[in-house]
Amino acid sequence: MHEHKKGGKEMAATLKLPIVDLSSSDRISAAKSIRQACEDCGFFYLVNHGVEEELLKRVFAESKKFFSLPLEEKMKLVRKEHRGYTPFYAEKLDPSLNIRGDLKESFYIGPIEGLAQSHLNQWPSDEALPSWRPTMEFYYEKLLTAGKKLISLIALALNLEENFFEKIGALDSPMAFLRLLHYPGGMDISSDGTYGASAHSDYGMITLLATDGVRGLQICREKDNLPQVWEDVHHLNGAFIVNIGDMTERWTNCLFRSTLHRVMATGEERYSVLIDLPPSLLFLV
Ligand SMILES: O=C(O)CCC(=O)C(=O)O
Ligand SMILES: [Fe+2]
Repeated sequence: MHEHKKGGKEMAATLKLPIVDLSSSDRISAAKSIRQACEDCGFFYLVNHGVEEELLKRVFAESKKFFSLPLEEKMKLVRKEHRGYTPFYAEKLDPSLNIRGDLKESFYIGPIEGLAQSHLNQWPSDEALPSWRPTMEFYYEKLLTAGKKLISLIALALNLEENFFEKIGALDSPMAFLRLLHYPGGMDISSDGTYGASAHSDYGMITLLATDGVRGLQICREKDNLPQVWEDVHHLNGAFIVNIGDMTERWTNCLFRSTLHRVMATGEERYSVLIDLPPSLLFLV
């Protein structure tokens, strides 16, 4: 670990997260490393997840195309029913902060088929962005498949049968949301305390995150220790960054940790794409 100064005000140490191989034939040892990671800090890297790099590249390219549209075009798809476009500063993940809002703009895509009201999704027009919708739908399905596979390893890590979550119906029509994020660059972020995304934990079972490699993500392992210590989570080529959400923390009585994290506003432009996997709506009601 090493320490360095950021923006003159933030100290961050660099973190080495465990790497979990989703295609490993040794599922027991993969489950063991998940258990260790989830008890320790709730974050790990996932490799051999079955999502080709070429697809990820296309997703980032399409995301960039959308966010480059004029604001009035993007506002035509402004978020309704948790789906669509959210402009810069419209969200504040840490409501205790006395600032205008988080820097990022985002686009949310809800379930694309099944019982979960796929018709509520909003899409850019075919004329403007012809390959946008098929690319995102394909990516959504791929991530869901990887996410479900990972959840079976999480079951093993909890000494449950690997199809435990399937059996109880937690994965039927999951209300998974794909979120495309864009953090603008070139802003003067030195003085006003703005974050790319302010401190929060995720609400679902797990989150799978891909970034374009630009730094910014940090986690705080012990949120109640003051002053809070923030550690940088680095990009690892070809890996997803996975983190445990509040639901899993609750279900495991805090054995697995849903860790506070944030994205710093570094002045560098940054894109990320993530999927939140909560359990099925049917399961929750
Ligand atoms: O963009 C990132 O790296 C993470 C964003 C995040 O944590 C979130 O939106 O929940
Ligand atoms: Fe998050």
